[in-house]
Amino acid sequence: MNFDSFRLAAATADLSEEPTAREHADLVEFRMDLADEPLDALAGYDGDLPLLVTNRTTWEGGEAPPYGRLDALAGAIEHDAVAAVDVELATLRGRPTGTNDATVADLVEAARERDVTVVASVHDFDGTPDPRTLDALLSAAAAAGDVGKLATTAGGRGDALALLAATHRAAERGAPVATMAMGEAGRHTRAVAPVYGSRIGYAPVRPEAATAPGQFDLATLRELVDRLR
Ligand SMILES: O=C1C[C@@](O)(C(=O)O)C[C@@H](O)[C@@H]1O
Repeated sequence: MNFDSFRLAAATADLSEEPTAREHADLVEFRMDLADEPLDALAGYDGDLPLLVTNRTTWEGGEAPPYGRLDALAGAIEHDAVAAVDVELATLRGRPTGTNDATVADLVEAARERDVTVVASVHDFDGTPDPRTLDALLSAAAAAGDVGKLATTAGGRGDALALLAATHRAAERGAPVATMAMGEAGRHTRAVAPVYGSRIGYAPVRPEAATAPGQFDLATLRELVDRLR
């Protein structure tokens, strides 16, 4: 799937919600780490929307068990409906996962062979780093994957503005990035970052099942993004 222009991902741990997402979303982010039997769910998936599979590790805010995390992603991308896979930048840089797990190099190679887009992601649940670090993270993530995604936490409007400015600089450099500032003070960045070049937005199919702090519901984010761009 190409992310040359903005795509809205409906985030869910339950693929049976896909019909509800169709009206507003371009794809579904399947949070495998939050699902019960993710590989069974994928085998039974017959929805229309392409899937971005995410199996988020605990050290970046997810719930995936330490062992078999990459194996599960390797199994997931074998399904034709899977168009993109999320891999943390730290994992791509070699941070170890479980023993006996597929290597990240094998996973990326398999993704390439299947024409599955790699989203290299970084999450900071504590804050928003200084501008130089933001630039470095976005450049590194965009170089490591087809799209570099950075989600930081905004403690105030200044953090949100810093992330938007870094998004703008990345877009000017031609780096494909996706950004969002988590938390209340960063909420508006979910609607505004696409104006500055962010390629992916995330919103829960069911508002009560948000997958990150400060998310808008799907219909609202779709409308805000479409009106602002
Ligand atoms: O990484 C992201 C972005 C996100 O954390 C957000 O802030 O919308 C939501 C997650 O589901 C997704 O994997």
